[in-house]
Amino acid sequence: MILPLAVTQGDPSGIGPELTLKAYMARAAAALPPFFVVADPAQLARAAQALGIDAPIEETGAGEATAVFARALPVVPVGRPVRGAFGAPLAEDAAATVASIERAVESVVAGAARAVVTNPIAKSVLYAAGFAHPGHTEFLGELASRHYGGAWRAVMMLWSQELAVVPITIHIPLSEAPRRLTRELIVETGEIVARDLRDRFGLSKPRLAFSGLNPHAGEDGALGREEIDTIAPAIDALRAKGIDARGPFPADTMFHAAARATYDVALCPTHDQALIPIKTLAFDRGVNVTLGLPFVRTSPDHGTAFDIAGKGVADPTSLIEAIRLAGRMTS
Ligand SMILES: NC(=O)c1ccc[n+]([C@@H]2O[C@H](COP(=O)([O-])OP(=O)(O)OC[C@H]3O[C@@H](n4cnc5c(N)ncnc54)[C@H](O)[C@@H]3O)[C@@H](O)[C@H]2O)c1
Ligand SMILES: N[C@H](C(=O)O)[C@H](O)COP(=O)(O)O
Repeated sequence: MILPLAVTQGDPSGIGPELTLKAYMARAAAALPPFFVVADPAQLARAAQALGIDAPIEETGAGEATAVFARALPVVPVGRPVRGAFGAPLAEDAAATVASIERAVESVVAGAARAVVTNPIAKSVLYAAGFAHPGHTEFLGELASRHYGGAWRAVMMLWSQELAVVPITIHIPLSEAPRRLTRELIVETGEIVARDLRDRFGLSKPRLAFSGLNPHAGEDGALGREEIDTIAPAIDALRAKGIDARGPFPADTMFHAAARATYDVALCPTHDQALIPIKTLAFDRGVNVTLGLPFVRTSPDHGTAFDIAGKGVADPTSLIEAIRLAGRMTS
């Protein structure tokens, strides 16, 4: 029997429950592989009723989920009741949000699921409840170490048909980025991206294009030296390892259509340099993929959208694309 995907609940006060219910209702039209969600079944049933989504829900174990999927949305209980209302997240629900991620990973480790698909979490809500990781990406790296031993460097990539991007530094204050951007970090990130694009995306020789940090990629040092001192030497080191690495290019001119056609993935020193172009081009269908892990994890490219939670207007396309991509990457 085909293994299901493990979907997490995300922040239950955001749009995650609605997206999951809508993705289930779209399963045939979108040709989705079977999946289950790790959530509070009672909260999901309340959400379906409030949103007027006529999705049957069935509590089950991960092992039975594929069989259940044909008749109902399989819900593996997260074991903690959720109390927050739509648009009003509660710190006390953070434990269920985190437990859902942990259970989803455990089901992959146990061979009961083939990949993890995460619904959005609100970082500030989790931080307030003591969550010590910047986001899913780094937490999943720690869960990989917990279950597989050793150290795992998780790399964030946002992927769409039009563009794939990797932020080399992720959730840190912008003022810290120049200090954290080391040659070692760039080389390690480039190696992981090249390896996973080859092994998980089937690109035999992926083309990696690096942007600069400074305006005009530093204008030969006049507008900053990170390109000369750090980024270019890291690109040289990647080339010496046989990786097709180019740049550093000015970040403002590497995302137009003709430029995008020359590379497979753009790697940028900071979060927003990388994510603004893809969220502008493909916000409704971009997928966040974690590279560098011993298992596949995908996610929609958007957040918890508390402003529209419970209103029934959330677009499930990005979650649907995340489910589809996780299915393709593990088939
Ligand atoms: N994968 C993740 O876990 C993830 C990703 C990004 C942001 N976040 C978190 O989400 C929270 C909110 O972040 P934000 O406001 O910057 O971004 P957001 O993506 O939640 O919302 C930005 C805007 O897009 C709209 N939007 C988002 N998804 C939509 C959808 N599927 N359908 C229709 N409209 C949609 C929202 O209503 C809002 O107006 C933050 O706490 C952030 O940490 C989580
Ligand atoms: N940086 C991502 C974005 O803005 O879309 C997002 O916050 C998700 O991060 P994690 O997958 O690490 O939670």
